Amino acid sequence: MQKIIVTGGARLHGEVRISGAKNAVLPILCATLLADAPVRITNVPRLHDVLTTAKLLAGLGAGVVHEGDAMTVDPRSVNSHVAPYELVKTMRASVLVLGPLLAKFGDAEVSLPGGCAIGSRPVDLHIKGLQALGAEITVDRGFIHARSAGRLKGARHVFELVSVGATENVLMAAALADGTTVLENAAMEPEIVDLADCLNAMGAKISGAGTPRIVVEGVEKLGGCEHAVIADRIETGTFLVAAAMTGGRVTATHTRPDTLDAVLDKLREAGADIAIDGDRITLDMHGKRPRAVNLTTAPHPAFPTDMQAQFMALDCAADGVGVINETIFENRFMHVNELLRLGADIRVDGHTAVVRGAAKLSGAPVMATDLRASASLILAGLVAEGETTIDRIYHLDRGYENIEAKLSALGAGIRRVD
Ligand SMILES: CC(=O)N[C@H]1[C@@H](OP(=O)(O)OP(=O)(O)OC[C@H]2O[C@@H](n3ccc(=O)[nH]c3=O)[C@H](O)[C@@H]2O)O[C@H](CO)[C@@H](O)[C@@H]1O
Ligand SMILES: C=C(OP(=O)(O)O)C(=O)O
Repeated sequence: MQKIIVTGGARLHGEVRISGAKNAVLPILCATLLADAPVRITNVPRLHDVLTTAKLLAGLGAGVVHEGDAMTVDPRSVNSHVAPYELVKTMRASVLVLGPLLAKFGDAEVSLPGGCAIGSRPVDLHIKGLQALGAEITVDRGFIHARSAGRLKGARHVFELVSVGATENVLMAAALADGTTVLENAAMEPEIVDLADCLNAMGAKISGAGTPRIVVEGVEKLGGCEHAVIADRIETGTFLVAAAMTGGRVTATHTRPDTLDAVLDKLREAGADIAIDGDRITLDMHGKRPRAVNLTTAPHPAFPTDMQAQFMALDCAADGVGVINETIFENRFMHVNELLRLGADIRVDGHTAVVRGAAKLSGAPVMATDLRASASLILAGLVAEGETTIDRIYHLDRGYENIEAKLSALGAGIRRVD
């Protein structure tokens, strides 16, 4: 099995090109099922999750052509409405074919995703939202069976909790429903806006994406379009934290600074100088050690849970004590035990971790447990003395395009071995 070996000590400097966002491209690829013509998506990152989604769409019968950073999906040949367990279990975002299949074909069978390392991650909010549009849904033998006799019906629906995936599933279904849908307490993540932009380019009538109230006037048909995926704010944040931890100076290019307010505020608090110029963010730490920061994860525009592990790595190597509250997922501290192996000082009490910056971290063999945990171990390895060997890096390949090549181009000591 492949591993990543990080040799600590290098100060990062240079430019890194940010890829398209994993969490935008996955729902957008699922949304292509709604169209009656081929849809061309560009700025598609090379990620394992993208390949899984392509496999899922091809398994439904869609034509999928992947050329460089573009993927064209032709949904006209779809002849199956079943998303099998084998694919859904490896990638929870597969559940996002539920809304499109239901709205387009009146029929969908999607395996329940089940839990994962970071929490139980139920899909009850997806189901309730689709039921509000008139779908008949049963859950049986591990599958969600959704049916609609005729078109779904537009409705007003209030989400009990803010859920990115549920907002996306119901938004996609509402695009082809009969009448107007109003979604209240919708997630406001930039990836929702990107999905709505793509749907609108296909001919949907969606307004309010990026606010808690999304209004969708259903249309009878959606057509083809070309859409470029938004930049990955989590990849951007990960590289900026790497720069901050190593006292370096790094410019993230082709990114979207306006999607990173909470993260950039925390980096400033840690002592970084941040300069924004169009789609470029430059972080300069002027060789200093970062100061520890406190943070609480919450839905956008607050601090993203997908950056929590990376900031915990920063706090481990920072000056002072940082208090981290995780409010989104019940088990998203899996990286703590691995960071402890590097010499970190972290106490966890429920959803709160108290991190005392250690004078020195030391390289050790560690194991990646989930995607962002893997990133946090690389970050800690960048400032640890000696070598950190990270096992189970398939988690990393789900969501970071060529992370070792990008870090290595910034001067990091990092390599992948078989
Ligand atoms: C592919 C993708 O975009 N993944 C992101 C998406 O995941 P995902 O869409 O799965 O996350 P949600 O926003 O749905 O989850 C938020 C919270 O709601 C709960 N919940 C969710 C759905 C539901 O039906 N019932 C329920 O109780 C979850 O268990 C969790 O505690 O948003 C998360 C929160 O920003 C990010 O960490 C993930 O990277
Ligand atoms: C939790 C994440 O992704 P997913 O929802 O695909 O598991 C993530 O991107 O950090």
